[in-house]
Amino acid sequence: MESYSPSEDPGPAFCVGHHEHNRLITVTPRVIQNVHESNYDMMTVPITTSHFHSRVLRLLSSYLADLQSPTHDDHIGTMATTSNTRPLVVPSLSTADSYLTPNDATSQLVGVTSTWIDLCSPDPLIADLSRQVLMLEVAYAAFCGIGYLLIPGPKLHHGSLHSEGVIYYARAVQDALNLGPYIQFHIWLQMVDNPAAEVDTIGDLAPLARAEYTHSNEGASASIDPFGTWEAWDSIRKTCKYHTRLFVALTLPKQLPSLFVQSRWHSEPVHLLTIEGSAFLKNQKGYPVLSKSHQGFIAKMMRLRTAPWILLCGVGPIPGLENTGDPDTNQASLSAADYPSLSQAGKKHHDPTPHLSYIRNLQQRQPSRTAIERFGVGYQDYLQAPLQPLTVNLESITYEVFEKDPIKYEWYEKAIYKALRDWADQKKPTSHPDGKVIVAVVGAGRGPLVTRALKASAEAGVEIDMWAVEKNQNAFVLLQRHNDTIWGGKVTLVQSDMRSWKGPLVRQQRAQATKEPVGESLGIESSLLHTSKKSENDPGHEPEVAEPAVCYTHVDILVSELLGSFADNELSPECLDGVNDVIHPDHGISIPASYSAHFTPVSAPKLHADVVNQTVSNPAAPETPYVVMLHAIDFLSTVDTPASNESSNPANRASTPSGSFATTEFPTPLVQTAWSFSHPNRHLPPQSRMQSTISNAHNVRQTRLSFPSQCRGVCHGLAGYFETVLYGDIELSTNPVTMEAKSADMISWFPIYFPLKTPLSVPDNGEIVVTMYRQTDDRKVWYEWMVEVYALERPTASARTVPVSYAQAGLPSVEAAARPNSRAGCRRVRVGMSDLHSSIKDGCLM
Ligand SMILES: C[S@@+](CC[C@H](N)C(=O)[O-])C[C@H]1O[C@@H](n2cnc3c(N)ncnc32)[C@H](O)[C@@H]1O
Repeated sequence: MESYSPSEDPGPAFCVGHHEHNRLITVTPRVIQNVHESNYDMMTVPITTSHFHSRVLRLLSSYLADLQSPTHDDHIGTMATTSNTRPLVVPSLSTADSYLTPNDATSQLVGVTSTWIDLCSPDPLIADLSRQVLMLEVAYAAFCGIGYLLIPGPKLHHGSLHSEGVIYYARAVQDALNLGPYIQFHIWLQMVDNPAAEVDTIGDLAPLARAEYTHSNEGASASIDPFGTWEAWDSIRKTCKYHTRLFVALTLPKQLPSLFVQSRWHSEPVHLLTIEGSAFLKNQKGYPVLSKSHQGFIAKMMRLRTAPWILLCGVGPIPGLENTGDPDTNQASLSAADYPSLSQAGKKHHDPTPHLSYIRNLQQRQPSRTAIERFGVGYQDYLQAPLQPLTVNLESITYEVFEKDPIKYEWYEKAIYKALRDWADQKKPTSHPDGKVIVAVVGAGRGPLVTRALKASAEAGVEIDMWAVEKNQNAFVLLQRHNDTIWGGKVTLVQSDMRSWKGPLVRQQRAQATKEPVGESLGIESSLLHTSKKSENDPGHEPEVAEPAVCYTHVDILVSELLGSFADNELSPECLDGVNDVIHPDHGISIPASYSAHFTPVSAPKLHADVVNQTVSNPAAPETPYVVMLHAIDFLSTVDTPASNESSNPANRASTPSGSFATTEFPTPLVQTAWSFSHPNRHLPPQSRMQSTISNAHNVRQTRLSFPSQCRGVCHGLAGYFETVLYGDIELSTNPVTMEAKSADMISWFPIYFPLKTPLSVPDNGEIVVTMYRQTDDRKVWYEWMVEVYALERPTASARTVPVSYAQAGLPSVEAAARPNSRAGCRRVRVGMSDLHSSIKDGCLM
């Protein structure tokens, strides 16, 4: 791997913008120049002015004055919202309604739609008026060439009504997406739903909803809901079918919520992080700084494939662009603490933009990227079809990429070294008449493992007879070249599919040709040297050749690397079955000795959107496992549990400033083992003489695993990993739980992703049950997977007697869950079930 110095890593570039609630200027190229001179990258502009706001309020007021109050329709049991009332129509914009005008600066702006509307209002009049305002603004922004729009998020609380209007909001956003076909829309959301923070200000339409439609607050005591705003976002993007131009703008509060909430937002398409001046702390010198947990979260977000922009809000004006002379400016939103103190003002080098300076400084201090991050640049959350190295010959460049791994080859060398040392120390017999240990690399590629085996032999001081088998005729040319130039002709090369390789051919010693048991003196079993099997394929077969005779013998150490992202998905089991008989039946070993497949359910909205897009041209797309460098995902089942109350728990890890960026780790996933394979297989069933094809039934696997899920979310699919024991305690792992300890910094494999055609909603304190198969028809291998979601219900006194048959009652199936954990006593109610997905069409050919 090429040498790398962290100081050369420029780290992620921060794009920082400035937001002012009421910017009262027309943005021209000159203004943009001013913005850049102040070290900002962009700025926001409101689409409409306070003049427009007043006009709409006047319109509403006169309309309401003429309107008869709505009547209750007893027949349909709802308010008469469909009667022939005269509609209220907002007239189109006039010059005084917007400062925005199309010019060269427009593309550098983020437009902001009005905050005073209420698309979720329970009063249809207010909701419709709000929708009209939004549509006028979006249409004008699109006309002016605005590329990015910020839309204030849905109002979630109306008296005792909660989140009732989110669907209306979502429907309006869907219309907006069609109206502005070149605009990227950002729904501006808080990280958690805090009803107390959702306050109406003067001029807002929300409080103008008519009493007939609103419910009083009596009896309702809404509390903070950590996933409330995320749930609203989920409804919006679902309604908009995971639209590729729909993103989140997330406001970072002064105190961050738990890591569970942070990790959820990390998996969503957050393209803007907005930070209010009031979210900053003050350091000892009085300068604004962010808490360690904010720094950690920002660092994580900045490592995403599309790093979010940062928008500073309420941090004072851009120097030179003060909204002077207008009583309506946002200066009122600044607290006294935001102004320089007298002593600061007296200093010559007073910083007019200390918040921006801090963010720029934070950018400089971003931790350097890890080996895998550098390696995977551009591949984060990018779906790739798994390799099929058995049926497709790999290109040299693909091998070159493998060979950059700083860990894999090192670990293989250690494993071979240890195996050879043990061989010598335990005085194990060898399969070579000369007493050398016979080592074969099967699937040698361009030969890196051969080089490592030779090195391990030299280091261990144990002589080996080295063989390399490769079926890729192109890679074989390179193996021959390496043998001439690097290995000094010490390696016997075999160009063959390993499944038809009969084993190493060795020259017997003269004495052996007379069938004397010399093996004994060499520590080699005589049976090995003198078996006279009939089949040519059988190791131990002794061809009738003139002396000194050559005969097939066994391999002592068979080295292979045929693993895929899900361990067995590149058909390592099937290939190694084909060389099983080549390995010495008593003392022969395989490196790897075993490998296992692991998985866990995940929320992966970006991957889901990509799979949906691919389905247009490829109907099999949602039934294909993909290799992906997973980043923007959230683990739905974790070994940690969230604090019960997000705001009042002082021990909440995320809100506790930690010592470094790296300590802000997201919760640890529960990754479970699906199945495993070990080699050599001492129980390989004999092949039936009745069948022309070889039965592969022994490589079928199936599993059904249950994953408790603590927080509600959406399951888009499964993240798959592998672990392998090379030899003894030398292991490789891509499992996020064990990788650090077993093979940190290994880059050869990205995880695998098994998508779900239709995402499944998961309730709080739910359970996700996955059934998975590894299937074969003796010609190919494929996977099948299905996900069920259960809600766990504590039985109420009246519900303790479960109906005789829920199926008869037409209700979801119910299973009594007698589980040995805190969930014991709950009944499992199935609330969702996926199709049985199958990758049979894209199965791996044997
Ligand atoms: C993942 S690559 C590993 C290459 C090399 N050992 C390394 O670690 O860099 C797997 C190699 O096995 C070869 N291979 C796969 N199946 C094979 C088979 N049945 N017989 C021989 N070679 C095989 C492929 O052509 C490929 O070169």
